[in-house]
Amino acid sequence: MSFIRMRFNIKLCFVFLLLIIMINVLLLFAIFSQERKVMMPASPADKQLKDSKHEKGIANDFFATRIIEGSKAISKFYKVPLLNPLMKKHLDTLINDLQVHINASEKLLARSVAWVTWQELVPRQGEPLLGSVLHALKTLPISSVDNASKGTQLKLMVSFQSNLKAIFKPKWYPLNTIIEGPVYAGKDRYFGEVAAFHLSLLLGLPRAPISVRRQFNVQLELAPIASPELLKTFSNNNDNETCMYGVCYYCHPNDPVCTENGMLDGALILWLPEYMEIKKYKHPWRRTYRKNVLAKWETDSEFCAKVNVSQFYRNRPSVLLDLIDTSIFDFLIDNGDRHHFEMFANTESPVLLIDNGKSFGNPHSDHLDILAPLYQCCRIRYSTYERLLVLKGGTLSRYLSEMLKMVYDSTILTDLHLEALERRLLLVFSAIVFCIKEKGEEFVLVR
Ligand SMILES: Nc1ncnc2c1ncn2[C@@H]1O[C@H](COP(=O)(O)OP(=O)(O)OP(=O)(O)O)[C@@H](O)[C@H]1O
Ligand SMILES: [Mn+2]
Repeated sequence: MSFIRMRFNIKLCFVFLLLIIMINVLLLFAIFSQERKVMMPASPADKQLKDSKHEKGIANDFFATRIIEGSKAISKFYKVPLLNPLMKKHLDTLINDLQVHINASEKLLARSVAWVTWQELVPRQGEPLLGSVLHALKTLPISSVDNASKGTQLKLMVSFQSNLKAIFKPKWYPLNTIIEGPVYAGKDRYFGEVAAFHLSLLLGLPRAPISVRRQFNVQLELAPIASPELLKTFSNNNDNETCMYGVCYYCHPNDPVCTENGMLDGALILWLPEYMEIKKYKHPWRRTYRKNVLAKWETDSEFCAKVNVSQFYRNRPSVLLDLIDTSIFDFLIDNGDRHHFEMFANTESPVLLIDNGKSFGNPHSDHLDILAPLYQCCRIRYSTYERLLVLKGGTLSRYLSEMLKMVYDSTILTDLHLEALERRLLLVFSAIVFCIKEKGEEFVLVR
């Protein structure tokens, strides 16, 4: 009897011990997951949303909350590469096209200007001479340099011997500078122009002018051929570097750009043919550029419908779809400064991707409101969506970095910016998924 009781007591003790162990395990798990919650950093878009809420509580928060939440739970499909041999071949062609085949010549440059049509600035299917043209733009001697009078930032207008032109946006910051403040803060990022040009090809939107990184020896290559007006703004600093402040809206003697070891670094962007007139339009989703003043699109979630019914957009339905493509391009490069958009003065013309200088300012931030045309209209060309799918799962950053490596020995985009591209692409997919849930695939994907 007592033996049975003893066995019963041992059993009871054992069950009790097991219970205590289980409670402890549960307790530890609870503490650990709590800690994880606290330690997990908020995603950049999350943080942006919180900041914007503190600042003003914008209408876009409704969309932003859903897109950010959606991206956390997004289907694995959007995170793995697409295995499509045909598309892989096309992307590989874009890389191979960057090899240099023939020597730099004015004739070659002239040929690239002839690639420009009313529809695209570089052949969409690829162009085997692109690498040679980039090489020519990087190396051919220039015959004159002046202020570029268009726009508000310091830019130089250079001419080649054949009178072809290009604008030069100088380097203001090292590659890894993080620009804080509003999305349009800071000066131009020359490497952003270069990376954006290659990205436009990857996205199948070849509407950014050809752009290369180039370094000029200012004393040898620029000073002897500079216009008197530009030359007047030259000076030497204490380190015996040449500085210039140029002539433009924001140009000021106290704010010059200076050479490093005698070299002026920057982006050289091929000028489009003069006979192809460009027209400028106010962007409906432009910012107010004033801290506490909101634009209509920031407070009205029905804004897209209003744009849609306006005469201009009723007459040109493709323009809104172009602006949606552009918003994806701009969101990826973090360009929140497209206050105007430009098209050839030809009703068939698509929206051009001119002026990508205010891009890649902060790899730690995602300005979701750049995507407002996409998530407020909830429409996207099927062809654009298809191309984004080709670039999912790491393909975008891999190919962009391969393209840049084909042309440059030096870094153009830091790893942080490449990582940001992947993160932002996932948010674009999340916006599309959100729209499809709300409006249905038939409405969202425009064929
Ligand atoms: N490659 C190009 N070919 C033809 N025209 C161009 C080219 N690049 C710029 N332009 C013209 O020059 C204008 C000014 O260029 P850009 O927008 O790059 O300068 P910006 O100083 O940044 O101007 P903003 O301050 O208005 O943004 C453009 O609006 C466009 O009309
Ligand atoms: Mn600009």
